[in-house]
Formats: sequence, structure tokens, C-alpha cells
Amino acid sequence: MLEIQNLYKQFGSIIAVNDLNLSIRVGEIVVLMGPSGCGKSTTIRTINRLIEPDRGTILLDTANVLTMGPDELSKVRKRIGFVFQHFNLIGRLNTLENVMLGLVMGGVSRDIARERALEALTKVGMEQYLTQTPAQLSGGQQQRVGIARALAYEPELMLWDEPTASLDPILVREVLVVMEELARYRASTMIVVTHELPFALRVADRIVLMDKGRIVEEGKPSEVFVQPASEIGRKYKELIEYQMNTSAQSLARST
Ligand SMILES: Nc1ncnc2c1ncn2[C@@H]1O[C@H](COP(=O)(O)OP(=O)(O)OP(=O)(O)O)[C@@H](O)[C@H]1O
Repeated sequence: MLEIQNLYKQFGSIIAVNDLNLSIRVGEIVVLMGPSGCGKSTTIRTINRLIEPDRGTILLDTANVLTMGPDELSKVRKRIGFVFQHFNLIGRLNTLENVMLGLVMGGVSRDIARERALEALTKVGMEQYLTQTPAQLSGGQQQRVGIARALAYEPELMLWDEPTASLDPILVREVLVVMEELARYRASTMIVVTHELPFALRVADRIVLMDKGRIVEEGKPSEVFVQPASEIGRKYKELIEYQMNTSAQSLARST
């Protein structure tokens, strides 16, 4: 469904994405990982042109997103849901209004927008909080509203840009549970940028590892994290082993 070819983006002297090629199949759950600054966010932000790359091709089905005019691009953006690290909710609107807003502005009638917003909020377990404003919600709840806002478009492709990165650790789980549920039902193709290793291990069909603007390795979690072929892959394998060992030792000590 998505084919990224020779994608390149430079910010001043920094090459953020360096001739990257990536192909995603319909319904696939792809987790994009790699060290901080390796170009993950820049890559997924170019897909709906939140960032304009310097060159490359991004084919959504057969149409090149990068050469589209404004009308065609706005239609494509409705097919792509985007969940941000910072939830970007509007402070003076309540939960329901935040989810309805984009739909109504995109020309959907208020009745249909309400119906779709309610459905999306139910999927993320936020149907009890329709009248609260963002300030009255926890970070995890705000992010679930952010997810519902993306789901309300019934997108074919969901892009997740570190959706748990700005959450308190104890709130991370509730967002990951929602994400896992969505992945399990395969309502859409998903590309997830995250540092959450357990999520990646459990949910990804394919792990894509990046370093310095390039893809250095890709494959199933059982391939990439068990028999890594790259330096970055080996570091993740060591990290997983370290986390497993230290958890086991701590548990043994506390019993
Ligand atoms: N708007 C910008 N202006 C200047 N440099 C930028 C800009 N956006 C990103 N960069 C730089 O481009 C490189 C890639 O950034 P990017 O945010 O894509 O990395 P990332 O892998 O998502 O990192 P992280 O995991 O820390 O979010 C980094 O060196 C970053 O500092």
C-alpha cells in the first residue's frame, strides 16, 4: 500500500533521512526503531507531508504523495491517521468536540461526525469522558482522545510518532493496551515509531531499524532481536537480555 523510494531530507548540514527505501503491505504492523536522532520521526512525517523532503517518492497505492496538489493531498490526509507525541488537543474544547472538530471542518455533517467520534472514543475506552476538557484528563486519557481523533477518520494507514514518549511511566501502559488492541483487530495498516521494546516484540509484524538516516536492518522481531545482522540490532538484543536478567534477579532477590 505504501512504497517509499530514495527519500532524502537534510536540515542545514544534518542529513536526517538518507536515501531511504521502505515498502509496507496492506494491514502490516511495522515498528520503526533506532537511536535518538536517526531520522524516524522525519521519515513518518514526510508520509503525509508534515515535513517536505528534499527528494524521493512516496507512493500511496499508485499515487505519489510528494507531487500532489493541495486538493489531492487533503483527500490523502483523510486516509492517514496521525498520532503525535504531544497530543495537540484544543484546550477549550471537550473530548467529544476535539474528536469531532476535524471531521466537521472536513465537511462531514455534525450528526455523522458525532456518531463517528462516539464510536472512536468507545474504541479507546473514553466514552465516559465526553464533556471533560483536556485539562481535566490525565496524560494517558488525553492521548487516548488523540488516538480517537485519528481513528474517527477510519484511516487505512495509522502513523504513530512516539505516542507514549511524553507520558508518565505509569500512564504508558493504558495507551499501549489501546494500541495493541487496534493492532490485533488490524483495522488499519500501522507504522509505529516507538522506543517501547516489549510492545515492539509483541505486536510488530516487522521491525525496521534505522541508524543515521538509513535502514540498517529489517525483519520479524524473532529475527532482528534474536539473530541481529546490524550493530544497532545487536545493541537491542543486549538491551533485551539485560532487561530480562535484571528483572529476574530483582524478583529473585525480593522473594
Ligand atoms: N526541524 C528541524 N530542524 C533542524 N534539525 C532537525 C529538525 N527536525 C529534525 N532535525 C534533526 O534531524 C535528525 C533526525 O531527527 P528525527 O526527529 O527524525 O530523529 P528521531 O529518530 O525521530 O529521534 P528521536 O527518537 O529522538 O525522536 C536529528 O539530528 C534532528 O536533530
